[in-house]
Amino acid sequence: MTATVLVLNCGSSSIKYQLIDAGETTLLAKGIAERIGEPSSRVKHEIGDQVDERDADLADHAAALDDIVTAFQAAGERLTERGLVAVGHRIVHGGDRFTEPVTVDDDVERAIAELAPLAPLHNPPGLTALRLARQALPDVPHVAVFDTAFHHTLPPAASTYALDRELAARYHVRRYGFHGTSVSYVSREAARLLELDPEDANLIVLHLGNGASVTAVRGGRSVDTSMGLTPLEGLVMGTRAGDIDPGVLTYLHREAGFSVADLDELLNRRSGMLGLAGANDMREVHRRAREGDETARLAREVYCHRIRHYVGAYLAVLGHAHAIVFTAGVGENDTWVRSHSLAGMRRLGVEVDHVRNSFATSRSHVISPDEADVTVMVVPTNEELEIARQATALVCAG
Ligand SMILES: Nc1ncnc2c1ncn2[C@@H]1O[C@H](COP(=O)(O)OP(=O)(O)O)[C@@H](O)[C@H]1O
Ligand SMILES: CC(=O)OP(=O)(O)O
Ligand SMILES: [Mg+2]
Repeated sequence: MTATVLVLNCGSSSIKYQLIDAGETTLLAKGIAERIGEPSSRVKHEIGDQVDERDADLADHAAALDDIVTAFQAAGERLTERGLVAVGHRIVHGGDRFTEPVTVDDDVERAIAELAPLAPLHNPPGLTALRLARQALPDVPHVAVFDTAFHHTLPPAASTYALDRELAARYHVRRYGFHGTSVSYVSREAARLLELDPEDANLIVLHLGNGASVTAVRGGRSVDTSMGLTPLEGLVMGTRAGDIDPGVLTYLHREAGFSVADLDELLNRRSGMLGLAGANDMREVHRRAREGDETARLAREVYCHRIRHYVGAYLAVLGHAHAIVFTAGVGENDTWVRSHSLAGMRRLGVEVDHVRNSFATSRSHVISPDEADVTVMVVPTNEELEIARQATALVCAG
């Protein structure tokens, strides 16, 4: 019997999963439950040779997990007979404590629960999945892999906020950074494709999904990243504002009577592309822009301007970048965003070739001209595979 790993990647409104054999030769099952908690939830399960894609009524993450379990049963796929060696879980915030993957016990589970206020859209659903999976599969080690872990190499100059030093230390207020599992996977892939030793590669990785962030990677290590204490800082996202003058918050509190809960809700769930254009999905924003909707047009300009701002900053942080790498839902698919966000940077060695950029493929590819100083490329992320690798390494070492 081959050894397998089940991976659960719990996002704010989705759960992605993969069942992978530990030798990474076969993907036995993969799927996604998305738009959880919205009226129009969707599921897609590919289990063995069966594909099941449909609308579903998923009120919360527990209902989504239930749908996944039922799909496995319907396909006759029994995890207990699959030589499951680990269940890998994506946990977004690991705080100061978790800088490596860890086998979950009750104490770890409690620590993850205590970190929930720092990632309110992510740690609670991640914890729900972790608890239910531990109950359903009590005899298998469950490994938590943290988004923050890859960024523990941030130098103090990049991770320190200019706040009262003692207050910040007491409340562990600093830049943690997120999407680290994705950035780690994508950077290694990019270095391999560029035929560079990962220890020598300087990269700017743009992870543009529902959440979006940019990371400067020097020699395989994160040296700066746009998300901060929470996954709210930096780029414009689906429903999150990204960078904003903190004065806006005190102003809205005083002048418009916003409470802390109102501000939390505004910045996390009602801002970003949703707040600007009325749609958080970039495909819908483009559709509205094409139909002449000026708010959608401005929203995508704001989105690209913020990316350009960070790319310029990280070129300066790194001194020189071998490549700029686009990944995740928007980064992998959106030719418009890729070309607009890097427009006008030729003098900085950054250029997008429009024919290469519009070449539709789900594989990694270069989209800059051969002679460009900085290679621009698309590398599809695979957080689930990276989590499986890290979980397998941990249980096999133990
Ligand atoms: N073909 C596409 N063109 C433009 N944007 C896309 C496309 N496909 C997906 N997206 C964007 O990607 C987002 C989802 O990205 P993903 O990386 O799966 O996010 P997450 O893991 O945060 O849920 C969608 O909300 C949508 O904005
Ligand atoms: C940390 C984060 O923002 O994750 P996601 O992009 O999955 O929402
Ligand atoms: Mg994601």
